[in-house]
Amino acid sequence: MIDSRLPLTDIHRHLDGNIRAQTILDLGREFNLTLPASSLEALRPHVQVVETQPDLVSFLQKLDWGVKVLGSLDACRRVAQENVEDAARAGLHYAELRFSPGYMAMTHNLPVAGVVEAVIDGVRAGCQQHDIEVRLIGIMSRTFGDEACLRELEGLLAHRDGITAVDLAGDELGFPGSEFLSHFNRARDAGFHITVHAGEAAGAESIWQAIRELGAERIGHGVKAIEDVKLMDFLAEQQIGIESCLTSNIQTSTVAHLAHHPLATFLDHGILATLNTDDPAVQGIEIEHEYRVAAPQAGLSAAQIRTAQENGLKIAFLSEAEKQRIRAKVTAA
Ligand SMILES: O=c1[nH]cnc2c1ncn2[C@@H]1O[C@H](CO)[C@@H](O)[C@H]1O
Ligand SMILES: [Zn+2]
Repeated sequence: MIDSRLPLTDIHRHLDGNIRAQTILDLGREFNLTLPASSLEALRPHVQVVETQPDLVSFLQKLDWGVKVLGSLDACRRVAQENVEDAARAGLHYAELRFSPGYMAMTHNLPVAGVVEAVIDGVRAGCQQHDIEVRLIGIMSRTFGDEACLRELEGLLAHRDGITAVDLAGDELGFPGSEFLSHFNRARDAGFHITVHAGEAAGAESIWQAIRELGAERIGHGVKAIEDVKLMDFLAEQQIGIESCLTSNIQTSTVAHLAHHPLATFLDHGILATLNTDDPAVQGIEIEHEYRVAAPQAGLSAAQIRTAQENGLKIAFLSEAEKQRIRAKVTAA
């Protein structure tokens, strides 16, 4: 259960994996695109995971229609703003929204830096309308190779002040982290925080690589850390947090059953692990479901769920003063 006295966070949430089905229909119409269906009901199986997918890459295809309808920078601004509204409605006090500007720009050849600017704008507008704090994480989509990722990084660097951190997402098995050393050297030089999707499709070595070679301060998913006790010790000692996404891990077949999910073990091990959504609209879930349904099914005790909730703000990419301000606000409410 969510503890209403504690700040509620979602620090692993893809903005471009959370485009409303209705917005996909609207934008499809606006840009005269042929969608696979013209009603919400019929569109759903094309844009939402309705059954477990055999692997990560099949799961990721469900995000494609959401970005295919982004026919203008205004459309990007709209989905960013709607994302803030959805996050606030989900009861989040703080969210880190991540997005891949190159992936969003791809279908309609939008300027990548323009997409970054539009997303920053949309989030700013959303934050003026809703009582929520948001930071942005720029994703490099490894699936499209190192040159596409370089263009994403450059777009993010062009709007350095609006972006808090950089991430690597997409096809982890096909595109290992070792191909992106120079990208992350530049990102760290620019002062970005670093989080990396690792140990989701690939093994524990991918997590070590993300930490040692890419400079990851947090790990997205990190499921495979369970196979390496030395790595779990290291994560705990170095306070490298894990952004767990329980339902996502089932839908991608990363974990066969929630009862076998390693999150409870990570928490027992003293790792700063957290509960997050991943791609809420694509998955058909919200953060509340992860706390109320998924976490208990994954064997977390009430105390562990509370610890995971506290860890969310602990490992957030915020200063201590900013964290304290959010804690004080929630306590006073
Ligand atoms: O669970 C996930 N694992 C790995 N990559 C993901 C996941 N969800 C979304 N993306 C990837 O993130 C970018 C969009 O933000 C896309 O590259 C998408 O494939
Ligand atoms: Zn993710």
